[in-house]
Amino acid sequence: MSFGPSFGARLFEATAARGPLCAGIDPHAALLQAWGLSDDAAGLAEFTDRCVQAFAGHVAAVKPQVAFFERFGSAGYAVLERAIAALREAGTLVVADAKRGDIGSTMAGYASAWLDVSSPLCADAVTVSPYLGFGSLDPVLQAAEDAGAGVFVLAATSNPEGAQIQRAVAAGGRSVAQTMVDEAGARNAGAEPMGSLGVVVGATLTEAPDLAGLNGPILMPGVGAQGGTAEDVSRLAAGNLRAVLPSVSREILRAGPDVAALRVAAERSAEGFAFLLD
Ligand SMILES: O=c1ccn([C@@H]2O[C@H](COP(=O)(O)O)[C@@H](O)[C@H]2O)c(=O)[nH]1
Repeated sequence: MSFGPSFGARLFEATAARGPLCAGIDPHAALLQAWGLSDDAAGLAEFTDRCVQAFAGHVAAVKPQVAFFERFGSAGYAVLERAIAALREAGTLVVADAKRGDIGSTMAGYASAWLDVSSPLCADAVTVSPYLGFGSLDPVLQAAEDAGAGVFVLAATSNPEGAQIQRAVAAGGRSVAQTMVDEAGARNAGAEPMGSLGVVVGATLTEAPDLAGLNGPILMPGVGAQGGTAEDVSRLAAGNLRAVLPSVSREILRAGPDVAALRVAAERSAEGFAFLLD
């Protein structure tokens, strides 16, 4: 079963309508405490509900960080399932930040979990790690293509440790990060308005891989709490601005717990990236 138009097309439309922002739902223990909530499944549910009320129908995309739901086991997953359903129902795209990566046959299981419309966790897109080899992602990429879903492949991540692997020189003299971008670009070739296979490039980097041949979305976390700025986004994505989806979590979430204040913070953040649409 399919989502209808491709993820690339849906994202293009959503950012035109609501601004280029992916608001993160990252229920850190410290944020639960700052919001006056208990560090348990009930606190998680209240936190998530407030984020959904603030963001659903108001931002282009939302990225729940799966780790913060997983830590409460099945109760956490139940909260995540409800949030995904409510956001998608409101027409807000959901990027499940699960960063899955395994051998191909196991990746088929992750594809069923995150991109199959019959799954309770079904999202519009999922993040994956290509560090078992780009080809190991094939089952997820095939499932995404069949369903009209999206996939974001970690290419050049925002954390400083990522450079150890991602800036290493791979076969052909390209960096590992560039190899991942080029693999994704080859699969997006010819897609209009852009393909559905995206990459993750951190807003904290001094230099980005060459993104000119990607023809797909660029998820850019690292803005705000990690030090990246709108100027960094502009610099790193130069020439590909329309494809960039900045992702901001803690900087927006710190405006909570008030739902209206959270929404204003997200809308202000999206306005700060409006130049990406020019
Ligand atoms: O390279 C990456 C890939 C993913 N992330 C995730 O994005 C958010 C960032 O949160 P902030 O509070 O805005 O710093 C978080 O869920 C990370 O796991 C990333 O930061 N960098």
